[in-house]
Amino acid sequence: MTRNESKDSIQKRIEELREQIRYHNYRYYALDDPVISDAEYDALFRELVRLEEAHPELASPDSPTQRVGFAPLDQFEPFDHPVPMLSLENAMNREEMLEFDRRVTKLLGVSEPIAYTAEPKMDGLAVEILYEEGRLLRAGTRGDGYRGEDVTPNVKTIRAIPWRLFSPADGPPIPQRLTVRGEVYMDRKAFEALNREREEAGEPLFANPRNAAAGSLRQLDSAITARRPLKAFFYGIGLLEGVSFETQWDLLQGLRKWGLPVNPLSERCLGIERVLAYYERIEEQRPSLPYEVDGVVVKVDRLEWQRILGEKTRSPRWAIAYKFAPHQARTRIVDIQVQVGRTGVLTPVAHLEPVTVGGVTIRRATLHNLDEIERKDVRIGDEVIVQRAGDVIPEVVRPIREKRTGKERPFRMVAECPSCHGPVVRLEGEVVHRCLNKSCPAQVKAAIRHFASRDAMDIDGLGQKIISMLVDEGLVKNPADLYRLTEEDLLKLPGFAEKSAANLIRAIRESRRPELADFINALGIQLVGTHLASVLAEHFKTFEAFRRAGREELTAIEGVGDKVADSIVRYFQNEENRKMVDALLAAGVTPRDVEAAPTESAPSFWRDKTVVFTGTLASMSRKEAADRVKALGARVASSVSAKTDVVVAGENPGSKLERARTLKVRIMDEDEFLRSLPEGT
Ligand SMILES: NC(=O)c1ccc[n+]([C@@H]2O[C@H](COP(=O)([O-])OP(=O)(O)OC[C@H]3O[C@@H](n4cnc5c(N)ncnc54)[C@H](O)[C@@H]3O)[C@@H](O)[C@H]2O)c1
Ligand SMILES: [Zn+2]
Repeated sequence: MTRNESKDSIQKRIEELREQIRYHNYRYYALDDPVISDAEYDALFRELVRLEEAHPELASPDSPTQRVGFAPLDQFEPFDHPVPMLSLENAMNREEMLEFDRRVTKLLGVSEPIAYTAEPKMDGLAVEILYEEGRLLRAGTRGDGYRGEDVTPNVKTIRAIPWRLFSPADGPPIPQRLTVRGEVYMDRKAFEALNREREEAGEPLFANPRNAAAGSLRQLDSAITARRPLKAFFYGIGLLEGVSFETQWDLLQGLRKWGLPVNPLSERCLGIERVLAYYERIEEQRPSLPYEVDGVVVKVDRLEWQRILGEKTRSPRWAIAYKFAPHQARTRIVDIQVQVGRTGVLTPVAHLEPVTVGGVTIRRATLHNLDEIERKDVRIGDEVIVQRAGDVIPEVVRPIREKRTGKERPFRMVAECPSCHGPVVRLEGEVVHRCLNKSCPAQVKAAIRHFASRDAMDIDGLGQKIISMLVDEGLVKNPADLYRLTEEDLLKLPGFAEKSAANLIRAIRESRRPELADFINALGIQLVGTHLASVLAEHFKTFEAFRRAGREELTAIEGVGDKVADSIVRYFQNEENRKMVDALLAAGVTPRDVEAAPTESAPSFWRDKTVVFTGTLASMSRKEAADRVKALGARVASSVSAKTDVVVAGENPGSKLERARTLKVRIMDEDEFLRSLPEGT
């Protein structure tokens, strides 16, 4: 090969990589719908960085390596970052971390070990929020680092994010202007529940919690965002006026005191060795964390040193992301079989040659639905990459096409239900196939499994095998039948002895006093998962009230949309469901009413209450506080009497507090008061 030819081929590869990366950026940042895994993306990106570094003459200012993220979509108002919001350089191994430490030490010209702050790298999406005089004014996504999308109304629906900063006596004062940076994310459990609801509704699924968080935040309709259980952790600032910090660590403590959630797992580490130990500890905890973490972020602790080190085009020199190795492995798909869910949805599941991924052996991986299989072009017999993120159900990432022998077979959706042999249909506008037969044994079994599960009736010892037998023997046709079972019934089944039969009957009997939210969840109403079940329980307080609710009352609840309301109404209109629910109640199942606790049931708590304020509140004026409870239906009085329901006491309360004590009137401190206010009031 001549010099020119090889140069041409390198140039060609560089252009190819740039084009691929641009496409994947678009899928990931603009559509929240990536088609390759992060690890694969990172590999492409690193290859491009390597080639550009080795051939500086081929570098170009519009290469994706010179840019952050993706330009904002013009459906949104622009949000200009007062200080550019950059990305982070990645390290993939120990050696690269040591190299980072050497570089920093050298640039600073110091001899002692560097102090770093190490934080879990949340896998969500970055936002910046502007607070003026402690009030949340605007919020935007990162976008291309200079300009993001204005998502203010959406960010305001996230409960963890305060509209007002606190100023506790032992904390920093409220800055005149502050832009705070953080990561909006979704817990894994919430993500799975959301995907289950979407699956039942026949809607396309989110690939992972990050995409679910991003897709939920980047909505033109903030009512949709409000329905999604988003959370946030904050880790940095852009602009800061009127207050200053010395270190990243102090900054994190300051943010926390202002009322901004900060990840409690963050640590200050003296020297790179401690950072490496921290990384190992977080990696160990990773599977048991409720949210996805894709590495740890390491920052030079002294802010003065951060300023000295400065930034490159795309990332600061004072920070690095030390990424976790992905939990992926290669194996082969032996077969693809469909599994029937409790609402009749048919989910194709890949049966795999067993393989260990991140210490766990997996034999099956979900393929979600036919569209997904076709999009990924997965075939029976394919060698594939599978991945497991935390306790999320393992999934097939992609086939390795180069390994095909020609013997692989495409999957065909079954024409009849594998359980009841009824017809399989795909309803208009849905991505899933369903069996519509209500008494399909597979659906009944799945419904009872759901009914008995931990977040529902929590019946100990009622596992899949036993449920299967009970249904196949005709002993149980719906959840209410469980409460009619006797020890004699169980003793007729293989595997039961007197003790185990008695235990199961007792567990069933003891499940009859569920929390209202768990009971609502247990019914398995389409689209109503654990999150919505608790929203509904908080609102209605009693099962009777929930059951009688009409469409309008339902849609008036924050977080309940038309589809959900329709599904609930439809559920209770159905004769069979009504009979089943009545049978449950007749069998002694009595869901517990929700007590009116101000912290959990804010909207209705203040209605018709007489309130007196005393002392000064740190987070708002007394007038503002009064306006807020009035908006919630309370009366505000100036003196305490026997008719007073609540006294809110700030700092330096007067004699009103004494009087409240004497009259045994309920007293709330500022914290409790703030928690009692629903967001948005
Ligand atoms: N699969 C795909 O197609 C695809 C496409 C584009 C990007 N990606 C993924 O996105 C990454 C690049 O995105 P990026 O530019 O956001 O970089 P990054 O995710 O590697 O790192 C920067 C981001 O980390 C986040 N972060 C989380 N916790 C933090 C903390 N404690 N302190 C500071 N920052 C914290 C911030 O949002 C910050 O913007 C790639 O490495 C890849 O994994 C994937
Ligand atoms: Zn069926």
